[in-house]
Amino acid sequence: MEPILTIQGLKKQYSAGTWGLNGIELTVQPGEFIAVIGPSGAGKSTLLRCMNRLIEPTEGSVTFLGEDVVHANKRQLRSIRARMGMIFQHYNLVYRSSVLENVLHGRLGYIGSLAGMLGRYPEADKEEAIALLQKVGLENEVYKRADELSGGQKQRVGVCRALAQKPSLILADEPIASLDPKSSKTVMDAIHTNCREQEIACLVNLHQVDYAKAYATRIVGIKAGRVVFDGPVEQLTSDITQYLYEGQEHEMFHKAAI
Ligand SMILES: Nc1ncnc2c1ncn2[C@@H]1O[C@H](COP(=O)(O)OP(=O)(O)OP(=O)(O)O)[C@@H](O)[C@H]1O
Repeated sequence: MEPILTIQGLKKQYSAGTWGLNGIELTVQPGEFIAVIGPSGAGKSTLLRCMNRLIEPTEGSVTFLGEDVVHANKRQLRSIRARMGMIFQHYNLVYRSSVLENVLHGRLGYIGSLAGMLGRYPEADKEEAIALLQKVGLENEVYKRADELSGGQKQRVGVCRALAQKPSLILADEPIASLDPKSSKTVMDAIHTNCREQEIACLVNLHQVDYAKAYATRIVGIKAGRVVFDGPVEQLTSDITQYLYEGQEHEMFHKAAI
């Protein structure tokens, strides 16, 4: 099977002596659900953000669906990002807009910029957005302003916005780091179920090893900007997690069990 994403020799230097990434090699197959784990400062966010160039890599290559992401021009990057959904720790919603409008923002890469500015989305897009919201239990919040929602609800809107893009890949950057355990489970279930059903590959950055093991089929462990473990969940031994989180073991677990 052709990988949908290939990363080779990826490096990010923030300033003299500060390397966010130090030569990442990674391949993602269609439909894989991968958890990226590692201690604070390991480079997890930098890695995800270099994949869609929210952060510009310093060196190396990112190939997505056969396209060179690193050298893509503005128009090409817009098209790449339309097929690469992103879920953020702090939701990144437009809070004065309705829940429905926020989900429809996921369609912006597909409609003309004038239609987008005027908020003119095809009826089919609206119907699909409402169906997505129903699926994550937000059917009663469709016309509310986004700032009226709880954290867990806001993140479910973020998940629907990413899904509305009909992406081949979803990048989820610490999607549950700001949530309580109950909301964390609801959000992870929403991401996981939809990605599986729609065969969307997902890379999710997680602090918590227990969540990574519960949801992912493959785990990528990052330490000091390098991949130090890449394998199925069953191969992630306690020795490996110990090595990954050396001195930062307190970060490994969520506030409560799943
Ligand atoms: N904007 C920045 N300027 C300078 N250094 C940065 C910047 N962003 C990240 N770094 C550094 O790059 C390294 C990797 O950071 P990154 O945020 O990617 O790690 P992380 O694994 O996502 O951490 P966390 O789990 O705490 O979010 C760290 O040493 C960090 O201090």
